[in-house]
Amino acid sequence: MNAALWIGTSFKMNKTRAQAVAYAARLREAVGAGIPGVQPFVLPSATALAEVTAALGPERTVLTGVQNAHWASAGAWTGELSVPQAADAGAAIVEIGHSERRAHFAETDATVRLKVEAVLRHGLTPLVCCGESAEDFARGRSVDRVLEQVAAAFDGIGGTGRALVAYEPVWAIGEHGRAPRPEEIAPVHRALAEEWGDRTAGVLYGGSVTPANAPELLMVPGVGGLFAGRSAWRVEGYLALLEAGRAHLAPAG
Ligand SMILES: O=C[C@H](O)COP(=O)(O)O
Repeated sequence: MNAALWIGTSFKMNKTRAQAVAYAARLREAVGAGIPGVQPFVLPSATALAEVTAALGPERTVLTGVQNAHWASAGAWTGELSVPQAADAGAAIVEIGHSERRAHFAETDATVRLKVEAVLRHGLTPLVCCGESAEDFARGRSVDRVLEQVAAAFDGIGGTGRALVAYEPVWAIGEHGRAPRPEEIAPVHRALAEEWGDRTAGVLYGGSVTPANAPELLMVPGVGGLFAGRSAWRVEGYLALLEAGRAHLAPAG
């Protein structure tokens, strides 16, 4: 999995199974054999994962995954989902540490680390989310805060080469977030590229990504892909992001 650009979406807590499968079927039809240099991925709700994976086809041109998983392989963890269970339902990617989970579900740097270790141990790809708060951004602490989070996530863990990092400033995410100007995310991406570029499979940007701003965000040095929520929940929006990736790699094509 040495894609030049990873471009994915999380459905968060949206879509019925039928809606998710319809999305996947349309995506498979549109993506066909794939886009050279671009690795698409979709993280549906766990209820739809197996059906979405099947609808995307055995070629696995579009990878699938989950938005969270527990660090234990099995056991008395009511309401949780293990990495082997996610893999059994088709997951190749496990998102870990999204700011919504850190804010609302007591996810910490310590639990993120446990989950990263478990995902790597089971041979899947962790997608480690990091990002500073609006307050840290205003105080000029973005780089320090993000490097702290990522260092904690990978602390003492070897073999991180298959892991992905998604830089998602909290102030840029969701309906109350605002899209960043490229120069606002450039220092963090520069720092992440220096520190983790050679030790991970890529560093993505996420937070108010749209087809309109995708080209300028992809131009930021160190950005190795995009991770989108709202703008990709309609399949045409996601296809537009994939097209932005294709155009970025082959501007004249
Ligand atoms: O998981 C995706 C990110 O939280 C971004 O969400 P958004 O594109 O709706 O701002």
